[in-house]
Amino acid sequence: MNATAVVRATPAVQLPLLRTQATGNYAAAAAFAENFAIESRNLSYSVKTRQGRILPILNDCSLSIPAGQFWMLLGPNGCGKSTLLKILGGLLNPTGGYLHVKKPRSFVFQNPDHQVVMPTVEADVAFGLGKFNITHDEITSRVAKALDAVGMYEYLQRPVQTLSGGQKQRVAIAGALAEACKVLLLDELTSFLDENDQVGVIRAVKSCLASSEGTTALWVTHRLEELEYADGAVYMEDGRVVLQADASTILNFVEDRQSSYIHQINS
Ligand SMILES: Nc1ncnc2c1ncn2[C@@H]1O[C@H](COP(=O)(O)OP(=O)(O)OP(=O)(O)O)[C@@H](O)[C@H]1O
Repeated sequence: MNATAVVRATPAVQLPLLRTQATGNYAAAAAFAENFAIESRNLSYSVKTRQGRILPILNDCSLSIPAGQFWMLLGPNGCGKSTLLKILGGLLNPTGGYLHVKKPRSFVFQNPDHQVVMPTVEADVAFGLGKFNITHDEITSRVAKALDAVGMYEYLQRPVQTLSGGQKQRVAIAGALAEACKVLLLDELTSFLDENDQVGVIRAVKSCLASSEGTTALWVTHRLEELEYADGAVYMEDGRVVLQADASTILNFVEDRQSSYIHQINS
């Protein structure tokens, strides 16, 4: 286990888990786990190359995301953020380690044009509800509530192709909320958006969490300025979780990393 990084990241949160495991107090450990929406320990993921070689992508990734909070996942290009998010979303299976993610969980992808599939906003948000055994009234009520949470209720009858990128992202998030997801996994939603839309989507997610009962969001981003909206963040490098902490600690850590990198290049 990457105990150093974990204990250093959020000692008040992490230490009781280690203690309950050490003493074998499983009831306390279970109650403690209830407070977390996402928990992984020593998670690894590797793929087999065409030559039959094992290629490690993620190593020893340990993190704990408290339920009901808005967290971000950051790190340089290619460090493994999307791969980790796909594992948390059940789209890929880890090759080692322990993982618990509260369910149902929903994954919202990067490109807004790949998110919305039905002709109108209302139909799109209702689309995923077909798999549940619920009444038409219940569907109508869930769609209205979810669109309201992302500030898009007045767009109910709008053809989706007339929406902006940020509005499409919000509709996609509403679709996930309508399915009553406990964990919302969001992969670089703002990379296709202009500045106004970026902030609009982040605020929509924050307001959804505030109006939900314990929904947790994990948001992958490259943009350090988005950290100001986060309750906490996880920083990765080279397939590993390097630090989990509150947003300002992560911001300082990444800025220090960047300035020492620039210093190295210039010296
Ligand atoms: N199926 C695969 N086969 C080979 N390499 C892979 C595979 N999946 C991911 N990788 C490699 O693993 C590394 C992590 O990829 P990933 O997309 O998770 O990174 P990321 O942090 O999300 O990157 P970015 O910020 O650029 O989107 C990259 O070097 C990528 O090329």
